Amino acid sequence: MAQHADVVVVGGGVVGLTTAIALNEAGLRTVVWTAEVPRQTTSAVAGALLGGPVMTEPRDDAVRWQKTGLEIFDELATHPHSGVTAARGRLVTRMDGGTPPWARDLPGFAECSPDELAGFKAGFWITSPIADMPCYLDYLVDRLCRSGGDIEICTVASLEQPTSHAPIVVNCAGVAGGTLACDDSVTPVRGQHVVVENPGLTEFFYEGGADDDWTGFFPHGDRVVLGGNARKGDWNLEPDEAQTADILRRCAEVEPRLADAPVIKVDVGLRPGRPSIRLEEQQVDEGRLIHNYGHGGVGVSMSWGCALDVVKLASA
Ligand SMILES: Cc1cc2nc3c(=O)[nH]c(=O)nc-3n(C[C@H](O)[C@H](O)[C@H](O)COP(=O)(O)OP(=O)(O)OC[C@H]3O[C@@H](n4cnc5c(N)ncnc54)[C@H](O)[C@@H]3O)c2cc1C
Repeated sequence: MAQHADVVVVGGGVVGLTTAIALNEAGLRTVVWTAEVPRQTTSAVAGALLGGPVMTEPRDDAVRWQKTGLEIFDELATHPHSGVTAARGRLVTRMDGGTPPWARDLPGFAECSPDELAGFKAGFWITSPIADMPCYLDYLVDRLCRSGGDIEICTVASLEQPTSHAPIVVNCAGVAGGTLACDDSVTPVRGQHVVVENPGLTEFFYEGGADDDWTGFFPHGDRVVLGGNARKGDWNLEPDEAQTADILRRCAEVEPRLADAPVIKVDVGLRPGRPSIRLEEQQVDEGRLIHNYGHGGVGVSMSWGCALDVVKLASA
């Protein structure tokens, strides 16, 4: 098993890898223990939009975490192999109320013309970094190894298990983080995406404020990730054919070039739903335990801000 380290991070999704990088880069030798390789995690499924409105609790911290993240993602977008790019795209809604006042402060804001609304009630353009997640996770693994960290494939039965290998354990186990911490406020929020060959799109599209089903697409080079849905309490990781057809139909209504795009694959992930992100140290008898889980539908955008707060806790 693992060599002795300062910290064991449990979880090799975007939250665990980013946390481990931040700890290593701050001088704490950190290893990641993960049940799945990063490309098989929920994190690999995300679209992933990194800017836009913050609807997460704890709200003040979430605003700060997103701001920290955006500064880092904007910088990563200048690296050719990070998987992060700066993109222009539309945020739309089917809800009443028009364009919210905060939207005008977003980078690249411009109201959509009636044609650009594609049948939605309101919408506007912004510029935001987006991440091609399989590629971004490869970048994180490489950066983790370059910073002196390591990854081991193993499933822990409890958060006490790693304490014999390191004095500090960080719980970044996503939806399983709740089970490991005996926290029954964590719920899976199942999401399905369809990945198609890119018919030439460069701009993203995302419907905010929808409950179960939303329409959106994110171009990443020769692929486009189409979405999507959010089903609370559903643990099923099998793709659903009816949902695939529905996603393809809704996206093609907005962007007709997607109608005949060949499907590459269908991905399913379980967002770690929780009323509020849990980032805190818990008093335990053995060693030190820090939690960093429950990021719901915004784990990628929150990942850097949360990781740097874990460094502060671990260094205290
Ligand atoms: C369809 C969809 C679209 C999304 N779009 C966006 C978006 O646009 N922007 C955004 O910011 N977010 C988005 N998200 C949300 C984002 O994907 C999640 O918030 C994020 O991936 C959570 O990361 P995580 O590292 O906490 O969890 P995960 O990626 O689930 O990783 C959990 C890790 O813990 C490991 N693990 C679990 N149990 C154990 C154990 N017992 N022992 C060892 N290891 C264990 C797993 O193997 C895995 O490595 C989306 C999610 C979905 C499903």
